[in-house]
Amino acid sequence: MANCKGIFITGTDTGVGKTIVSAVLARLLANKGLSVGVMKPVTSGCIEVGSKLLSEDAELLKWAVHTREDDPDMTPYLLREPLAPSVAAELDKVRIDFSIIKAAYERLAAKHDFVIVEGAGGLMVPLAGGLLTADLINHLNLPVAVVARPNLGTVNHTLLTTFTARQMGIPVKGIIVNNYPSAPDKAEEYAPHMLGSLSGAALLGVFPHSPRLDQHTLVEEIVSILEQDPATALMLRELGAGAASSTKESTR
Ligand SMILES: Nc1ncnc2c1ncn2[C@@H]1O[C@H](COP(=O)(O)OP(=O)(O)OP(=O)(O)O)[C@@H](O)[C@H]1O
Ligand SMILES: C[C@H](N)[C@H](N)CCCCCC(=O)O
Ligand SMILES: [Mg+2]
Repeated sequence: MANCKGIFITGTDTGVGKTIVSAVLARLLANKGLSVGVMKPVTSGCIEVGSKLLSEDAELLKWAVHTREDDPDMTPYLLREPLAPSVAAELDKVRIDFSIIKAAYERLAAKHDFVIVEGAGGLMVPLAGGLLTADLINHLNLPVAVVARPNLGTVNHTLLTTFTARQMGIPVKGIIVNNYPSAPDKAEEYAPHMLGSLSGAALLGVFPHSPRLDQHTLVEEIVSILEQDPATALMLRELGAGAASSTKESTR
């Protein structure tokens, strides 16, 4: 995986915080002066704005990197129904083509120092013709970071994900435990260490739960907390953004 300049953010489930984590990572890198590309290759459950479909995930990622571009490369497939993408695509009479996604990703990678790609749901989500999100990750030749819940049950879900990633030849950069409560229960106290030691993957970070209701404020709050933590720079390097950011710093 020589000098890959992107990371694919997957999760142990839908709703675990892939978008929030992706937006936080994107904003952290943008704050370091990097040109960060963002991509949500397939969005199901889009909202309709007039005659257009909109990916709320992609809109938050674009905001995180201060872009208002309407670049279709960021969202190659926009699907209506909030279902597995393979089903949503069938209902919309759309055929998801990995080569279209790869071409879009490569154009973004050519324009930016680093690209953050958010998957739909988890690793084994069906996209098209029996192909899974894991197959798309391999097609894009990207490593993954796995977003996990902090609560009881996360060990099984996370190890299933990291084990499967390895079985499918996907490099796992590590695990980010998201939505971590300020007053963890016993299971939550043990979870980060257990995930780091049992998964064979690095524990890249623990992102706190933010009580903010507004998504922008929520992301900004988590970013400001993480920017005060010296371990954040190491996390960004582990994700593969370190090379890009150190190059950026050296050319300043
Ligand atoms: N650290 C956090 N603190 C507070 N709320 C959070 C946090 N992370 C995620 N959430 C909330 O949890 C919900 C799900 O998060 P998010 O949309 O990022 O999940 P997802 O994994 O991207 O879901 P999908 O599979 O639909 O893309 C959102 O309402 C989000 O605001
Ligand atoms: C609609 C949702 N927000 C995601 N975009 C798609 C989640 C697909 C999950 C499929 C499954 O694991 O059963
Ligand atoms: Mg999302």
